[in-house]
Amino acid sequence: MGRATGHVKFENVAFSYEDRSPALRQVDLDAKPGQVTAILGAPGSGKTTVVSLLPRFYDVTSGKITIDGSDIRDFTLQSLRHNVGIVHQDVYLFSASIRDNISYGVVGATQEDVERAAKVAQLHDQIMSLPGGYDTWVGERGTTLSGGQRQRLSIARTILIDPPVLILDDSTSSVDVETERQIHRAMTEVMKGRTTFVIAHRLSTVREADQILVLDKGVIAERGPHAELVRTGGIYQSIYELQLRPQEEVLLEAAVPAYGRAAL
Ligand SMILES: Nc1ncnc2c1ncn2[C@@H]1O[C@H](COP(=O)(O)OP(=O)(O)OP(=O)(O)O)[C@@H](O)[C@H]1O
Repeated sequence: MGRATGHVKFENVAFSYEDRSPALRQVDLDAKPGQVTAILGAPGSGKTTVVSLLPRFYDVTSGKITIDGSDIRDFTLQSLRHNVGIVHQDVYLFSASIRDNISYGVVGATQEDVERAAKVAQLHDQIMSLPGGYDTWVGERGTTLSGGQRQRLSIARTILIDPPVLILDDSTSSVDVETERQIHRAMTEVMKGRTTFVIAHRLSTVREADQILVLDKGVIAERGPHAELVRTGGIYQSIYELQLRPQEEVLLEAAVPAYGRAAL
């Protein structure tokens, strides 16, 4: 199969890790090409499991997953992995130049291609400030990249591969405000035009998502857009009050200086 348009469907999917009790049950979802699906839920509710089934790290126990109507078990693994990209939080770096680390997996990528991807991933300027630029050796015994830089390198790699379906996690480890801003911009860029599944921790992600799925003990307990779910008084509303809304207050504090706030 060539490049899919990225219409992803889960049909009555159940999954159990070996002989343990089901980690997922009766999961139905429909993600249209280019749509963003935010996945939320308590620890252990099944978020990682849902996204692990798409690149077939595990196969469904029952039900099926399709991309553009074809069962993903009918793709070759190579074709599937070119259609389903994953942005890693902490990507593995090969002992090689930063250029080769970005172009890993893409045959025939040129310097221009790599630079364009690095620019979109908000990484180009920092690469240029390294003594060897794109030839800088990273990985074992090479220059160390920060967590935020490795995350953006993973984004640059994904941009080069250009998969129609994307999986990512929007949490960022403790980074300064400027790095966080760059990561956020890079994530927004890489999601454009791709059917995206994001394990979501940020208010901005869930508010802009086309659909939110809330998992509870392996089942989809709630689904819909932010504006709808926030009114229903369920699990999403409590996640919003406890985890998401406080971020809004922090952002507001950062945007409005203390002396300005008094006048509000
Ligand atoms: N490799 C594994 N082998 C066996 N059980 C697993 C494995 N990975 C996850 N589980 C179990 O499956 C269930 C769902 O886990 P999963 O990691 O998908 O949840 P999650 O919502 O992503 O959690 P978190 O927010 O902590 O990452 C949990 O009960 C977990 O213990």
